[in-house]
Formats: sequence, structure tokens, C-alpha cells
Amino acid sequence: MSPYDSDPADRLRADQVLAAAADGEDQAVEAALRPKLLDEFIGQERVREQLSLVLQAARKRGATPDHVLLSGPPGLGKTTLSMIIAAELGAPLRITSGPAIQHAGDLAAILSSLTEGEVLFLDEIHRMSRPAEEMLYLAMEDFRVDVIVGKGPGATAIPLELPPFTLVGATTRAGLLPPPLRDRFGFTGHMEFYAPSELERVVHRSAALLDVQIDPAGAAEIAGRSRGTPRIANRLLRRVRDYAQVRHDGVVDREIAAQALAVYEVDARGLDRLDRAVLDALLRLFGGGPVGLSTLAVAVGEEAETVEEVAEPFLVREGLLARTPRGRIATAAAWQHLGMVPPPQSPRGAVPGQPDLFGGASS
Ligand SMILES: Nc1ncnc2c1ncn2[C@@H]1O[C@H](COP(=O)(O)OP(=O)(O)OP(=O)(O)O)[C@@H](O)[C@H]1O
Repeated sequence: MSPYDSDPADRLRADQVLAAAADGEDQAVEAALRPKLLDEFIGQERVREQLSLVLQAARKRGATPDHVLLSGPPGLGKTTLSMIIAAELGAPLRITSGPAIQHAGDLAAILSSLTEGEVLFLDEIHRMSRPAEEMLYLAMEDFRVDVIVGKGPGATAIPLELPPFTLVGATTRAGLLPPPLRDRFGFTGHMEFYAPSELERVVHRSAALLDVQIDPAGAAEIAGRSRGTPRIANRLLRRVRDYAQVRHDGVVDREIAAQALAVYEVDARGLDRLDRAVLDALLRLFGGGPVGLSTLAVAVGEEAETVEEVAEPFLVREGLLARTPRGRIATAAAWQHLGMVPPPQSPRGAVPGQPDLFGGASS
């Protein structure tokens, strides 16, 4: 969880897996597990190399680096990287988020209190209000804001100079950023899901910091169920640690990790309860689809947005579900994963599983 207040809906989205277990202690632990410097940051080789060049060049010139945009799904390390940028530059860091900036005045207050060289991290930048966005254009380009005094025809804009600063914007939806905003970033880092071997390194590193004894097979078991996401790897590790300490001697191996994750309903492929509920409804109630998103969401008792943004990206990436113009359909892998057999002769049974070009299941 990012260390500022966002609205509860955001928190739910970002922290979907084992959300109920994400208590205050977990958040404090998460902060303690963050890598502090670029060299400690595991994976994302390309972003790391590119960013390192941007920072080194700026340091060499004695200038403030260009604004940085980080895009990618939740939990991949955008907040962590913003902290690392500030640490590498030896600069102070200010953290806020798009939804926290309701009015342009909120942004003006933050910008006008920045010190020279400060790093401003703006998470969920795509959710900022339009007037604030427009104020940000000017601030990013000319280090200036126009403060509007008065209302109506008598309103006047008073220009206010800002010290040079570096904006680090983060977004899960780069496509939603208006082009004028996107263009004002000198560097964009696209964060990718992590490979299992990288997540194993994350698990080993975190286990060492948490003083948990874990063997390579145990780390691999956790990494394989972490949906390519370090935040989830860390959270699963903490739950496995709890299980190992309460029911065993605290040491984690493959068997203990598998048992613990079964208790927390995270299956061998990393699907959690919501993912499985979505697939289950799709197969059992709708014969594998196609079915509309809102119908599917009602069937699992969730908001359509939650199903679309939380469960589906992972299910699509895993090749278990396809989004088609006619609705959601299950692939053959989905039937297999839930141990079910598609209805015979069903044109909607998604056998052998890949959607055809027109959005239906191939036969
Ligand atoms: N490359 C990495 N190496 C080690 N740990 C990492 C790495 N990336 C992220 N983490 C860990 O994962 C957790 C989540 O990272 P972070 O909060 O930076 O993600 P985020 O992309 O900002 O997510 P959100 O957009 O939901 O705020 C952190 O506690 C951090 O310890």
C-alpha cells in the first residue's frame, strides 16, 4: 500500500489479494521491505538501466532530471522506484495522488511549497481533476503556476515561479493520460510483470529481512503463486510465515508453503477466491460464455469494475478468459483448471479454447 491516504475503493483495488489480512502491521512491514537504492531493486532491467542513465546524466550536469512517468499494474514497484529516485538524487520526496487533489488550489498549494530539486510523486495521475491537470502542464514545462484570484470577470491570474523539481507520475492506465500530459514527461518507464525467478529473489530478500528461514523450493512455491507481482509475493510470504510459525517450527519449505496457501485459498496458479468465483460462474452458469461483464459481475456479487480491473487482467494473462466484443468467454484451459468438462457440442464451450477473430469460441 502506498504510504498516503487514498479512498477505500482504491485501496480495495490495489490490495486485492488477501485484502482482509492487509492490516496496519502488514503495511508497516511492506514499507520496511522496500528496496532503498536502484541496485537493490530486483528485475525491470530495462526501466532500471534507462532510469539510471537519466539520473546519472542529471547528476553530472548538476541539473534536476526530467519528469518521469511510471506505468504498469499495481504492486510492481512504482512507489518504490519514486522513493529510489529521490534517494539516488539525495533529494526530498513529497508524495500525493491524483484522487487526493480535488481542486487546482490543492495542487497549487503543494507545488508552491516544493523546494529546489524536490521529487514530487503523484500516484494515479490519471485520476486528477481537469483544472489541476491543466495547472500541472504549466508547472511541468515552465516551473510556474497561475494562481487565480477572484471570481468571474474580475478574476486575475497571478503567476507564481516555482523552483525546479522532478515530477514522478505513476499510473496503472497510461492510455487514459491526455497526450499533452504524457508528452511533458521526459522519460516513461513501462513496468512489466515479474518473471518467477525474479519473484523468487524478492521472496528470498524479504525472508532475510523478516528473519524467516525458507528453502529455494519454498520460495519458488510462493513466487509461482504471486501473479508476477512483488507486493503479492511479499504478502503471501507473510501469510506463509504465520502458518509456519503457528502450525510448525517456522521453517518454510515447499510443503509448508503449499499447505499455507491452500488455507488462504490461493491456488497453485495464483488464482484467489474472486478469480475462481468469476471462472466458476462463467463455466457453470453461462456454459463458458459469451456473457456480458455486468451479468458476470452480478453472478459473483461484485461490482463490474472490480471484476474488470481486479480479476480479469490476471485471468486474461493466464489464458483462462478472453474478452470479446460479444462478451467474456472461458478458454479450454479454464475448464481444465477447474476440473470441469465443457458441455458436448456446445458452440459456446470454448473448445479448444481460443476465441476466433469474430469473438466466438472456435469449434
Ligand atoms: N523490484 C522490486 N524488488 C523488491 N521488492 C519490490 C520490488 N518492487 C516492488 N517491491 C515490493 O513490493 C511492494 C509494492 O511495491 P510498490 O508499493 O512500490 O508498488 P506500486 O507499483 O507503487 O503499487 P501501487 O500502484 O498499488 O501503489 C513494496 O513493499 C516493495 O517492497
